[in-house]
Amino acid sequence: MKIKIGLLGLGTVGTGVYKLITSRGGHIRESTGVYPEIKKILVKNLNKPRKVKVEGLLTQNAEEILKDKEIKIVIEAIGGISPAYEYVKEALSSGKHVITANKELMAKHGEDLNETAKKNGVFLKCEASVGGAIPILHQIDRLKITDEIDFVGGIVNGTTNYILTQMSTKGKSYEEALKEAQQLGYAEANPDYDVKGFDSLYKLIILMRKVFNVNVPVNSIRRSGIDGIAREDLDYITEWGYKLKLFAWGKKIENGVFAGVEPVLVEESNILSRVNDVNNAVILKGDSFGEYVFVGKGAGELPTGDAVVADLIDILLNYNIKDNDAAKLLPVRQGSFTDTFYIRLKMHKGDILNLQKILNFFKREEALILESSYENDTFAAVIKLKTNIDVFVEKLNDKKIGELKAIFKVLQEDIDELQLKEFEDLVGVI
Ligand SMILES: NC(=O)C1=CN([C@@H]2O[C@H](COP(=O)(O)OP(=O)(O)OC[C@H]3O[C@@H](n4cnc5c(N)ncnc54)[C@H](OP(=O)(O)O)[C@@H]3O)[C@@H](O)[C@H]2O)C=CC1
Ligand SMILES: N[C@@H](CC=O)C(=O)O
Repeated sequence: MKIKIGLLGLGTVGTGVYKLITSRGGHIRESTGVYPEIKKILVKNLNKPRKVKVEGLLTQNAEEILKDKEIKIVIEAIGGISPAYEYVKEALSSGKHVITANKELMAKHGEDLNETAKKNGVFLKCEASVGGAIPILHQIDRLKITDEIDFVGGIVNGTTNYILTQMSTKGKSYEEALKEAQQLGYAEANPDYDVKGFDSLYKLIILMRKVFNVNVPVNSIRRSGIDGIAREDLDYITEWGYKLKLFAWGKKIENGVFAGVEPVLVEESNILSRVNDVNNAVILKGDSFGEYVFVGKGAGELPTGDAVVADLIDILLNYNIKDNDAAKLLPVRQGSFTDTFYIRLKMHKGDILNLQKILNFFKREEALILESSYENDTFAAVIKLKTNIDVFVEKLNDKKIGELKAIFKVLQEDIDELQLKEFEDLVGVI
């Protein structure tokens, strides 16, 4: 038996999908009883050189796929919201299964599209939208049956992890490393989505929806990226034995979630410090299994193609673990997972005495300076504080000591020790 597929997009992901479906078709038939055949491919530019032989398959007219009754599965790999949203909605509404790699689409419209899929009795799958090749969504569906999972987090953007790794281990500049990530097909069409943390945020929303059964508004989660990273911070961080990682995390509490996307320092002993280059890592914490860390390639042609084809195989096998409830809308609360911080201040030598006084004050309050350096008008340190970091920063401001140039959290080895302090609800603050 054959099944016809319509592919939307033939860029990095579309090409990986095409290569895998054409080269592994025989294996797929042996395992599922169905031979997948790509009938049409939607692109923007018919004259662009392609890495695969697709004579006669390309079209610029989406209707040739969406209105074709023979096509039973649509794979969306064009990205962005429009026209991807309209195409996916139409495909689902006309009874076609859809597989998408589009995290922005699933983060912003996942609830509505899931509903449309359910109404029409078809699959909507998006394994490739989170963690590249890591089969994390599939695994979460299965784990949720036996466990209450209360934490999900990790490194979920390949581009930023590649940039940070190349800058700190190979001495490359930010611009050079970003350019390489683009050439390797890791970056989004607009790389600001990667470096400003949007991509990680979208993936976190999808993960939290899956893990906690919650819908969290995209604009309610605090997000910072790596676009402002200074070489000197990376130098101190590396010299003191830490790695800098863009960390996305969500923790479920009774009536809300704590969540954030932010660069953090990780110690050498932390498994995340060994997750380098394009690799991603997703940590789950559940009451029966304890802790899992899933590691694998987070972006690129074949790793992402592999995740799309994994969804295809699930559809052909009619593999379906039901979600019992519709996701609930929950507020996001502000909290921190640590009491240890990296700071860098630009300050004159004359201020050292005043800074010393503040540090002494904090020492009495059981503050611990784990690392510190003063050179060329720059004070940098890793400090463990009993008091809230904001109090320390306020003191610096009150005494007009220097200019705060950087402040990052240090990830606690044991995330169960999360220092989660509830402040105001942040729904809609950004
Ligand atoms: N790159 C990666 O590693 C990963 C990407 N993703 C996601 O997959 C999706 C695709 O990413 P990627 O493959 O990198 O993107 P690319 O920019 O490489 O490819 C996009 C493809 O879509 C086509 N396209 C874009 N807009 C339209 C349109 N309006 N009408 C018709 N065709 C269109 C382009 O056509 P043409 O070729 O003619 O320009 C191109 O073939 C995105 O949602 C991305 O976030 C997910 C995981 C990993
Ligand atoms: N731009 C994304 C691509 C995969 O999702 C990334 O770098 O992780």
